[in-house]
Amino acid sequence: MIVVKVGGGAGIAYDALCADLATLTRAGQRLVLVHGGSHETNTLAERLGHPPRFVTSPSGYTSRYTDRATLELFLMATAGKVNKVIVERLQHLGVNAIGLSGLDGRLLEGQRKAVIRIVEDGKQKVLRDDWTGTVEKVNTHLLTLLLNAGFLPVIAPIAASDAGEALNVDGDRAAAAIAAALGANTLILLTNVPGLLRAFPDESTLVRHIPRADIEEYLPLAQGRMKKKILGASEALAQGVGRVILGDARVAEPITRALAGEGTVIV
Ligand SMILES: Nc1ncnc2c1ncn2[C@@H]1O[C@H](COP(=O)(O)OP(=O)(O)OP(=O)(O)O)[C@@H](O)[C@H]1O
Repeated sequence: MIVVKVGGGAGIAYDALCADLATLTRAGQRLVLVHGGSHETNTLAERLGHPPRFVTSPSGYTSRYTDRATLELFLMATAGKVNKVIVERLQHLGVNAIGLSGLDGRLLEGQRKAVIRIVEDGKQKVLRDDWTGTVEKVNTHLLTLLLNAGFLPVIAPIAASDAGEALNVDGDRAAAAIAAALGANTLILLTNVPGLLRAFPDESTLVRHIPRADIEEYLPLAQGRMKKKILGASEALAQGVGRVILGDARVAEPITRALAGEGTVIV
């Protein structure tokens, strides 16, 4: 079992990704795809006059401040356009993909953080009306049902809270939770960079290999959203996933390349 997460940043080669998924599926590989939608969400939010706001937590993690209007934009862009366009591409290639958000059938369950602490201009602040959360449970029964019936699940990173509310959750950490719950041997996190860069944005400084015991040492290299990927990787490994590969989603055969060791391999 391989769980692939593809980012939703600019420059992702979705056609190449879907072609690779089709080849691997035909070869009998069981796969789950999780995707992001940050670029589409930003574009839609700007167009509809509700520009995105990114906030940094006291521990240095950056995330999208998700008020109710932003949550609805995130649903439209991520569970709507991005999810359905990927499913369309896969269906066009003859793969029976099924697009779901984690809200559907309570596929992903999470805890809402209605109040978040942020650091802005050097000061700690509290923000309310936040619709984000962290995945705490994966409905493996539903996923296994779909996989056994021959579907390729394509999952948007939205979870259901205890109260049945939609929550914006981090796609990398959601993919890590899914990989761990399904007992996947490999988690591949594809994004618009070749992997973890020692000196971002210089792509010649790619870190090729990280032993799991040393992962903490590499965290300071990652800025912004890359930090969440390293966190997701360490969560997946701690819960039994065999290896995590951070790979490039801008190239042909992105999954096959990652499986061949291109990118940052964390074992
Ligand atoms: N040391 C680093 N090495 C590589 N990328 C880095 C590093 N530090 C920061 N980054 C940034 O992290 C980004 C990847 O995270 P980002 O959230 O943008 O993408 P994603 O996860 O693919 O998208 P989404 O949030 O939609 O799922 C890169 O585009 C890069 O700008």
